[in-house]
Formats: sequence, structure tokens, C-alpha cells
Amino acid sequence: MSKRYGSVVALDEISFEVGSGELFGFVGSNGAGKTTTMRIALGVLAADSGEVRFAGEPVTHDTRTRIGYMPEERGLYPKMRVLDQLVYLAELHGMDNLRAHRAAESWIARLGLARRRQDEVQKLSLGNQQRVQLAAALVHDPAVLVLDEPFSGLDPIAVDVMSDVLREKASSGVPVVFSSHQLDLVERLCDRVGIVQKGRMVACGTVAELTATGSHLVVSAAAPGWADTLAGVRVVSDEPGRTVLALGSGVDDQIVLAAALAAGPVREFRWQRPSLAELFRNVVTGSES
Ligand SMILES: Nc1ncnc2c1ncn2[C@@H]1O[C@H](COP(=O)(O)OP(=O)(O)OP(=O)(O)O)[C@@H](O)[C@H]1O
Repeated sequence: MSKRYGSVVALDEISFEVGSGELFGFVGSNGAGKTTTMRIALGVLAADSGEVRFAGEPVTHDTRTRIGYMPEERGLYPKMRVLDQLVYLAELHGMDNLRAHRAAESWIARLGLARRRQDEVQKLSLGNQQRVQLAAALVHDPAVLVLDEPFSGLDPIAVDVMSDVLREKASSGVPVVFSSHQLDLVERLCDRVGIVQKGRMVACGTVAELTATGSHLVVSAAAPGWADTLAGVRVVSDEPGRTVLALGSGVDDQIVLAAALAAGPVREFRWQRPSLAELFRNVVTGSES
């Protein structure tokens, strides 16, 4: 899909897929285009070109009612009570009153809101409002979940509750897409990750796939400088007793090990993958240059 706001290119032929039962982390710098993508998926905004498909078919009004959405700007009625609000939203999505009540009560219990069910939403703490917002996205038993920064502002317990619910929904076969700036969390939670930069998908895959290249060799060995003259090897950092190396393609790590042993005893020799946060910095900096 592509989308402009006047002269601002928000999406530049972005394309990605999320499979059934997949938890997909959508990450990118501020202004990269995540919210715009999600709004288009929900039909709140129209793309200039391209389309969103669900199960191979272009998304229609009917299929949109089967998406559970947590908008970035949140979307609750501040003066409505928690239970009434969830029942109302479930009914809007086509549930009868009895089913709507059951679903609302069940999510209220599951998300730890039982003592707040008769409170007006505006009287809840921000974190609890967010739990209600999650309940609102889930109450109609959606076939797809699209959540814009669901973890922002949550305390660690609420983060665990949110993570468990998202994992549970994914394992029941629902495709789950969420955006987040908390990359450690995305790394822990997601089956696949997409990194968007300036409206383009610049990297997409499992965390293992994305971090496979860019791995470093960590060697705890004797004298500093022992690796300086090795062919095809770049010294990333060299602290006393711990050297981090980047190996060029085709360089045999056993030759590096032999060189380290020749310089003295080796206590540690291992490959270390970059974290998602490191990868993100590399990808984003790389795509800017
Ligand atoms: N209504 C709008 N009018 C004009 N420009 C907009 C509008 N909404 C978004 N943009 C611009 O489109 C680009 C993409 O914004 P978008 O909100 O999709 O990014 P994002 O990845 O969700 O950012 P963040 O992480 O900060 O929420 C940005 O340059 C933004 O300034």
C-alpha cells in the first residue's frame, strides 16, 4: 500500500503478511507509518493505492467487523461504565445481549477489572483504561487482532496479562499484529517482526532470521590486540579479557580460535546474536544513509 498526506509520503509500497496464529510485531521509529497502516487495515483511512486482504479477499465492511482493534488514540466513552461499554461494543459487532454480557463479564474477569466493572471509564487509572481498551478489542471474539501500541504505559503485571492474552489469541489461530517501541518485549513475544522505516518494510522475518547475520564472535582471551591483524576480521570492541569480533563472509571461526589460543588461554568462545534493539538501530541507520 502507498499513502500520502499532502506532500508527506506516509506509506511507500509497504507490503507484508501475517499468518493464522501468528503474533506479528510491527516496529519502527516515530512517524515510520505504523498507525497509518493499521488505520487503513481498519478502513478508518483509505490507501492511495494497494489493498488489505483477509484470507485472500479484499477486506470489506463485513470482514472489518471481525477485526479487534485497539486504536492509538484509544476509543472509549469516558462517562460510560466499564461493563455497559463492553456490552454495547459487543452488540455493535452483532452479538445478542446475552452473549454480549457473557463475553463482557468474562473479559472483565480475565483482565482483572472485576472491582471496576461498574465504574465510569474516566475514573480508572490509565493502565486500567488500557485493560478495558483491550477487552473492547476482544469482546466480540475477533478473527484478527490489530493493536496500536497496546503495551505503552502498562505496569509490569499488566504487561504480563497483555502478553498472555495476545499469545493465547494467537495460539487459538487468530493473526495478531501489534506495534510497539518496547523491542525487548517484541523480541520475547513475537513469532515474526516487521521493521518499517519511512513507509517501507525494511526488514521482516523471525527474530532468529533477522539477527542471524550481524552475529558477533565473543572471545575471552589473553593479550589485547591479539585479533588486530587477522584477515577478514573486524574488532568491534576489545576490552581487557573480552574481545568482540565481526567476521567477514567465509572467514573460518576455528582459525580465529587458533589465533586466540596462540595468544594465551581462551576462557570463552561463542557466537552472539544482536538483540532486536541493536538490529533495529543498524537497519534504521543503514536505511537512512
Ligand atoms: N493526519 C495526518 N496528516 C498529515 N500527516 C500525517 C497524518 N497522520 C500521520 N501523518 C504523517 O505520516 C507519517 C506516518 O505517521 P504514522 O502516525 O503512521 O507513524 P507511526 O509509525 O505510527 O509513528 P509513532 O510511532 O510515532 O506512532 C508521519 O510523517 C506523520 O507525520
